[in-house]
Amino acid sequence: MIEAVGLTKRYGAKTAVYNLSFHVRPGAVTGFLGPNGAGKSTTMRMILGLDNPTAGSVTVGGQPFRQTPNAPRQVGALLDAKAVHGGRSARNHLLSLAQLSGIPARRVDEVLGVVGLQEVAKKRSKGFSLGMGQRLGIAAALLGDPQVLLFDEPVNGLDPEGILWVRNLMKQLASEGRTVFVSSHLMSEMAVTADHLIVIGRGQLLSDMSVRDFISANSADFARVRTPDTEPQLREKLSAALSEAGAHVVPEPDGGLRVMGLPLPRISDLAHGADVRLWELSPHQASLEEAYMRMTQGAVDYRSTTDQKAGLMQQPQPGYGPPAQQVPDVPQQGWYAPPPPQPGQHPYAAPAADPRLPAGPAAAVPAAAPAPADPTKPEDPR
Ligand SMILES: Nc1ncnc2c1ncn2[C@@H]1O[C@H](COP(=O)(O)OP(=O)(O)OP(=O)(O)O)[C@@H](O)[C@H]1O
Repeated sequence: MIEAVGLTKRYGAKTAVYNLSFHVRPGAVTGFLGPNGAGKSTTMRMILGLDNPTAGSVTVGGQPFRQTPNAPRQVGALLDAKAVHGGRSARNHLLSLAQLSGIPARRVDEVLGVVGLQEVAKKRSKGFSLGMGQRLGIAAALLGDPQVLLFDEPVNGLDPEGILWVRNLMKQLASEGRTVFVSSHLMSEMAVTADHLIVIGRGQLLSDMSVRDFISANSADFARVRTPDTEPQLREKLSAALSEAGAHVVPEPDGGLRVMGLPLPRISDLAHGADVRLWELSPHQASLEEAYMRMTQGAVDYRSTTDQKAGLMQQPQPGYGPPAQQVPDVPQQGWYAPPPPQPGQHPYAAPAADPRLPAGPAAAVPAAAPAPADPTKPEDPR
């Protein structure tokens, strides 16, 4: 269990994390999401005692990380896969970590097997591809067979087979009762890997709920209706009947209609009443990616001007814009997480107006690049 209470981190004038409180429970994969610069890595560093909170606290298994006895055997982490001595072989890198924590050498060979690096165990890691480096970082996290695991972007650079492997590994670790906390920008992957999500934006908690609840709370479900392609007048007729009944109807490029604000049986009845045959009437729910984009679009610091000019940041369809709350002057928790649907509220209701929330000032700190290893030198014996 990881428990953060009022966690805040300031770097000079920059508030990277503000008043963050959450629990990460054992036995589940908890995804940690947020736009670039949201504060995910800073939070993970504070969990691991690598950064001190300016205010608040965070514990792992009930204790601050630095006071955890034999911490590497309790908590494993992949924060930066490049933070490896490139002159060492994969095996020697893991051996040196194992020796520091009193972990037997046979465990090194075990984890090399788990991550699939046994064939290259004696090769210097500076020649590793991005994906191999990630596997080595995951091996280091698993070394102490810890109950709590943190992974910052573990699928970065992995090929599809590697991504699938990480997905299954995370699920397996959670099924063994471990606490698995994993950050990622790959929504499609999070949708199939995580059970629970903690979402932050500009250092503040936006959402803390199951993946399923997150999608329903942040998406406007709709119905798709298609009338016979050969009779366009039927589409017009149906569209008019649905609009008259209070639906919001948006034509789709393939000739279908997207209908918000009416449940499926009502749409069917109205079509029948208007004497319109249907070729399709289907319920649709947003993907995790759509729900995430909707929730976080007011908290994105870095957005390409060309994307905006080219219209790549689509204006949301009605029901797909950010919720209508204002950005407060004073930071406040969960300020634009819309409430989940109320009991009895039908699932096809389109939310109200959707003005874009203003983006805040961007502030970036360049990441420190690791010093390149000299490939001409032999493997460092340390
Ligand atoms: N050492 C530091 N000094 C000053 N500012 C920092 C420092 N570390 C992080 N920040 C700032 O804190 C904010 C949060 O950064 P952080 O790296 O935690 O975000 P993130 O959610 O992990 O982003 P990404 O998804 O891009 O990895 C950013 O604005 C960043 O520039």
